Amino acid sequence: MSVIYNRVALIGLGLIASSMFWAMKRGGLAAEVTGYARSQATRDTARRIGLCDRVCDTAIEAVQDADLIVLCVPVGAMGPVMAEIAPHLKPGATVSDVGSVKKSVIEAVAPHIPAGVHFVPTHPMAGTEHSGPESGFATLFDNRWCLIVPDGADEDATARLEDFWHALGAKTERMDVQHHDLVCAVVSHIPHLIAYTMVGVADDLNRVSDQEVIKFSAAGFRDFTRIAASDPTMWRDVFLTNKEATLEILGRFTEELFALQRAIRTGDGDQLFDYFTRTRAIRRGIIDAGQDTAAPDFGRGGGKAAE
Ligand SMILES: NC(=O)c1ccc[n+]([C@@H]2O[C@H](COP(=O)([O-])OP(=O)(O)OC[C@H]3O[C@@H](n4cnc5c(N)ncnc54)[C@H](O)[C@@H]3O)[C@@H](O)[C@H]2O)c1
Ligand SMILES: O=C(O)C(=O)C[C@]1(C(=O)O)C=C[C@@H](O)C=C1
Repeated sequence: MSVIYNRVALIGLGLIASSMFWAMKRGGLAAEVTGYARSQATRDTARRIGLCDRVCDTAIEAVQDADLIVLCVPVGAMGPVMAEIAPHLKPGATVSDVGSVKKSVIEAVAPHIPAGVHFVPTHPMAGTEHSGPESGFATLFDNRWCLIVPDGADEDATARLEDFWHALGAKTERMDVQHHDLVCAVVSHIPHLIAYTMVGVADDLNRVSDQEVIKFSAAGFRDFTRIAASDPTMWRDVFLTNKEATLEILGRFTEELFALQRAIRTGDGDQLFDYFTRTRAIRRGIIDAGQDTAAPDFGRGGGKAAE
């Protein structure tokens, strides 16, 4: 593959940025990748494991002369970061972000975009419960969707960013802002909230049942604990910024839960059976469509190994 952007700057060096870096290295997609993270410890780790060609001590230095700048920080930090780097961007550059919520990010970032600079929001639908600079791997985006939310962005800049995501291994689909936030509330945000809640409930019970809840938990509950181990800052920001859509879906979820609660109380086996049959078919549909990702490769898959 060949260089798509000469210089790429990654702001925030966690799971998504580090996976992007290793995937860029795998494909030779950028001549130079610079990186910046807020904490000295993260920058030190990045330097130690060879994450980024150059780790900078300021965001301003990292974006100097960059053709593509990707904001990979928690959703609530996107606006302040953008305000800081805005005066230092090269005319013609593209700014993008990988935030899990789009409406609030666009509202926070777009007002700071200077004339002559493009802004093309994206959202890779790939991740793990791990975070930080050492958690990334080159194959994270392979065959996964990356949602592109141009929201009126320049067509050439959008098409080039789509080529970039294809070269990172992803499939892309363009989506309207509101629709994005609603879809993600259904397929990602509320499932995380449910997992957090279920593990919290089990933890409460654990105190009265002498470790039994954890001791005897099998695969189902363990899947919940994996999701509930996801980064607290990231997920706090998701719920604070996608309030409308998550409350809407949570309302529907609660209604269904009450219906199932009633079926259990009244002994309505047919209702339970029909419901579970319908949901089982959804799982089978996901597998048939090749969307089920088995255990991901947590090695860096072609990038430099950690020391
Ligand atoms: N984890 C996932 O599954 C996933 C998937 C898709 C998109 N996203 C989105 O991608 C973004 C990054 O998520 P991640 O999983 O890589 O997170 P992460 O916690 O692994 O990394 C975030 C990085 O941003 C840095 N950071 C935090 N605040 C900052 C600030 N103000 N200035 C500079 N750096 C700052 C942190 O130090 C860290 O290096 C988030 O917006 C998240 O919503 C996450
Ligand atoms: O695979 C996981 O562990 C994830 O949580 C990834 C996941 C998701 O919910 O699917 C999490 C947040 C994102 O914004 C996109 C993807």
